[in-house]
Amino acid sequence: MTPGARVQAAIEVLDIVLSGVAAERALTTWGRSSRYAGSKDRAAVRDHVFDALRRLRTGAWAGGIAHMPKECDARAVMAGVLLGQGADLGALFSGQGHAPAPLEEVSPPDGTLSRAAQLDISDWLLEIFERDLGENADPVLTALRDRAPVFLRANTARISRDALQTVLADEGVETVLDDTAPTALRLTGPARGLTNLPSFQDGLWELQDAGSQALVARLPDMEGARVLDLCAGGGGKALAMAARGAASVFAHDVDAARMRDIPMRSARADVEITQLSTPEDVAPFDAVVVDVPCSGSGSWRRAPDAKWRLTQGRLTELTVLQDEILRRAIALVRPGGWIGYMTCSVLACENAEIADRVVASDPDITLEDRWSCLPTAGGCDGFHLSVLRHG
Ligand SMILES: C[S@@+](CC[C@H](N)C(=O)[O-])C[C@H]1O[C@@H](n2cnc3c(N)ncnc32)[C@H](O)[C@@H]1O
Repeated sequence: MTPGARVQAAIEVLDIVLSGVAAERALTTWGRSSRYAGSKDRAAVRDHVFDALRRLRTGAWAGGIAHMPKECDARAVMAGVLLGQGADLGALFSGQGHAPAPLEEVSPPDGTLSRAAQLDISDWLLEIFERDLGENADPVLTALRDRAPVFLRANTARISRDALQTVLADEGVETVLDDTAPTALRLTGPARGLTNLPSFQDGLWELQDAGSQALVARLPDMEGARVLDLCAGGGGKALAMAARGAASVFAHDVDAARMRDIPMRSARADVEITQLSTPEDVAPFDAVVVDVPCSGSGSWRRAPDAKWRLTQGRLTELTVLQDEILRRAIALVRPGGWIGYMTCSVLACENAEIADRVVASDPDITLEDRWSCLPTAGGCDGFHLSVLRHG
């Protein structure tokens, strides 16, 4: 595909995302119906779509759109975002072949851009970010407008981080040790084709954000413990806990299909993870980790459409669910055991406020530790951890 044809494909995908379809789904559907597109084309289209979603409001403004989302025209947004990247719009919007039709002059509308629009966030969310993050609101929202770095987690059950760095260098992959977590390596070159590397196929590392790695490293000692991951999803945290030396790791998810990759991932890492459909049957556990469904506001660089889909109503629904899941986790842990409540959100209503409310309402539960990190430019995503002790 020519650069212009990639932009046209990205406009079509973005248009579908703006109509309410999740970005991953829209890209998958486009990929299936575009057999002619090679892997570089697919990656380029994805990058265009995600770049536009991270900067939807400033992109729309630069593309001449005054009222978001009422007039949200994917073609104008894409033009505005590309303009901000210094692209040659005349060359890309050439009308030649499969490239988009030529643009009229692209210029911002009259008037001024609101602060929320400048920071590429909805108006109602800016208020919450400012209240919860104070002086960190601007740097965090600014960081969320850019691509996230790629981090690898050394599977320290198999190899040290230093030794992995050497293996990767021999495979042509340059990394630096990242201070965020003792297992983290940050990629300094391109991220394409990483999972084809022998070191990955041999289970020496996994892709995992450094903040997520730091959060697992911060959990209490789990040597020899029976640990349940109650919201296991694809098993990122469960795998990291197995590598930390838990004696048995169990995984559960309300949507069992989300755990489909766990057998393959654990076999590759040479660790054992047992899936449970009803954890209550084999409770109590020494520890229960709850990586609850959340707004994902700490990782909106990786799923930027979620930033625009979140509503106040959905946020409230999430907090109700988070409270419910945490209480279920408490019922599954033995007296003396611990619960790791975690999110990839930076919003207080999903983090400390949930854990504090549960602690305040249950005399058997105490807050033992609290840790969080914020998304930073060139750094990790945002996470929260509250460790609660039972009895
Ligand atoms: C943040 S994701 C988990 C990510 C995963 N721990 C990882 O590190 O890869 C949250 C998961 O919670 C699951 N979930 C949602 N409601 C749940 C519930 N009531 N009980 C258990 N899991 C639930 C979702 O299906 C989703 O897979």
